[in-house]
Amino acid sequence: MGSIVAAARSGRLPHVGELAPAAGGSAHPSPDRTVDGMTAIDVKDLTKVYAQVRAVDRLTFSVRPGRVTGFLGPNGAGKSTTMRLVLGLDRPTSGTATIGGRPFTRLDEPLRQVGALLDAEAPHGSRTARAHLLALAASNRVPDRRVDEVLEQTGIASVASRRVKTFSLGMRQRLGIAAALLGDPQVLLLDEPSNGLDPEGIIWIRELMRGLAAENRTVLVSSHLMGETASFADHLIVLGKGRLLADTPTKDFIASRVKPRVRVRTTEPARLREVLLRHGHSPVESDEGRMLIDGVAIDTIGPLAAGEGIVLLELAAEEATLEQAYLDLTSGATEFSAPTPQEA
Ligand SMILES: Nc1ncnc2c1ncn2[C@@H]1O[C@H](COP(=O)(O)OP(=O)(O)OP(=O)(O)O)[C@@H](O)[C@H]1O
Repeated sequence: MGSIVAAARSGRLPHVGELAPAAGGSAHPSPDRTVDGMTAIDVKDLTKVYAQVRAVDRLTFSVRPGRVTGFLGPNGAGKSTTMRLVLGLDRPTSGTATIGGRPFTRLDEPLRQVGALLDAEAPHGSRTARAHLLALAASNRVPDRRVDEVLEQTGIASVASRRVKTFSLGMRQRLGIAAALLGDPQVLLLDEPSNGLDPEGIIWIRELMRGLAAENRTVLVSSHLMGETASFADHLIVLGKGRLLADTPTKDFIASRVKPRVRVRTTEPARLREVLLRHGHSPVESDEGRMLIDGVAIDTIGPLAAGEGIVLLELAAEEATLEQAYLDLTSGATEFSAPTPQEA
């Protein structure tokens, strides 16, 4: 476990390879998996104080299997610190973080139970991708065939014999994900996994995470971006200044915080306005002949216009509102924010 200690002391984020013990461990099925094969992450009253900073402040939440949990918060909110504490890379000031009921450092063969993506830059640059994964597999008693499986799964099989230092950020990110998947773990912690990926890669990682959750794995994924996270996460945990701001199913977050709004354009604005008012809606003029209608969904306005024989040239749900709800929630808990013109 020396590498874990070294990584923790250096303060940098480790690669998954550093999370694994050098060798040994039981060949038997792990007792850390619960009887039905499901493993949760449980954080209780977790606090981490660095000199003057309370990076994590009395945090309590659980991450359940069978769903993707988005871990959100502005810069400095404490997401990475929490992940490091869960992975035993740092000691909490107080409180506990467990996986399947045990602290990470007490798990047998952790790489086979927990996969983590924390720092895509970590693999040794002069090694090839395949050599990097083979070394990880060998030191964790993972069969070599898994190396080819994860290279295929992450779309980097064709570049597996290239040195990692020639990889783009997106390729390194895929290699980091391949390493996280190597031990076929029940639990995955992914810190900003779409970082550096192109649009196709972003769709791929989204589907990968959905697939892992569908296999009843526990998947915790950090991000700054609410809109993107809401597109794949079933559940959201939102932090601000180390504290828990929300722990809620994504659909409940949207239902309770996002007021729907419809944008519409028609060939007959006066008549549409009159119909909307008659049905209790309050349209507001917008740019280029558009109207905005608060508190209503497109599936109400579309049929309403159709029923009156009004032609719609445009009918859209305003999408900025989810990101806005997140910004509103975290606005008082942002560590770094640009000064307003008056403050500057
Ligand atoms: N090793 C450390 N020593 C001192 N302060 C630290 C250390 N690690 C983190 N911090 C501080 O703890 C707070 C939380 O940082 P953390 O990296 O966990 O946030 P984050 O939510 O992951 O942010 P980001 O999205 O920017 O990665 C910040 O104020 C950070 O400066």
